[in-house]
Amino acid sequence: MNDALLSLEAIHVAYGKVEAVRGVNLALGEGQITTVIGANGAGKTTLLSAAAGLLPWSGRARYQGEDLSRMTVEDRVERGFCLVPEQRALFGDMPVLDNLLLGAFVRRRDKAYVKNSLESVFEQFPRLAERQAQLAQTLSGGERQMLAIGRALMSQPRLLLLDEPSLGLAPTIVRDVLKRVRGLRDQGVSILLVEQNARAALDVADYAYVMDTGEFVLEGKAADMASDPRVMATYLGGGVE
Ligand SMILES: Nc1ncnc2c1ncn2[C@@H]1O[C@H](COP(=O)(O)OP(=O)(O)OP(=O)(O)O)[C@@H](O)[C@H]1O
Repeated sequence: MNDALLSLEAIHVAYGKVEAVRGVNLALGEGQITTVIGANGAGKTTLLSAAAGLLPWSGRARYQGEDLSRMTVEDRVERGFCLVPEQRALFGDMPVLDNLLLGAFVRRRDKAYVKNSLESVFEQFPRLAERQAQLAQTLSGGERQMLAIGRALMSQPRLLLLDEPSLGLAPTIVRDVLKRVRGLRDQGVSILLVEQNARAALDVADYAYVMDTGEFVLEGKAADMASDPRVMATYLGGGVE
């Protein structure tokens, strides 16, 4: 895909001698939810962390048509490239509001920007407005995930990298969180969603890659992947009839 917002080509990531990502190619269309599904240990988090600049990698990667390897973390933030990590990385002993404000740290002096961002996050997550004075560690799992996403939204991202937002959440909460992720897509945010919960991910995504031991083994429209017998048998808990 030539007009991809993010494109990864022949990406390799290793932990010492262990190659966790082995020659992955990915193209993420603007305004879409692209998901990477796969079992525990497939390499999904490693791939996302490498794309976010947290791990060294080899290969070619472009974001907005430019070489991602030349971008500093600050460049990425400025260009709206934002990671929501798997463990959510919140500051538990700080109130919800302060956690959110940290998401706009680089633009903290621009009061109008911070105010606008905060209003927009509260509009999308009214629960965070109600709980803004509460310590993050006292939030429920679903609320914590929403706070992690809300904090990312404070930087007004163009691309959100979401690492397992469903982790540790009850099925109804997973649906709620992912419904909001779809809402973000509808507002024009592009999303790279890494998920072990294949069913929930395929339900909201536009395009999907299936990862197995460091490689992409299948890809296609999410709707097609959801009815593909190979995906059903291995990742959706169904047998082939
Ligand atoms: N810091 C590390 N040092 C060494 N090996 C690692 C490290 N982090 C991950 N690995 C290994 O890399 C492989 C891929 O792990 P990764 O966490 O990327 O998988 P994943 O698909 O995200 O799994 P999960 O869904 O369980 O988070 C695994 O074999 C894992 O043991």
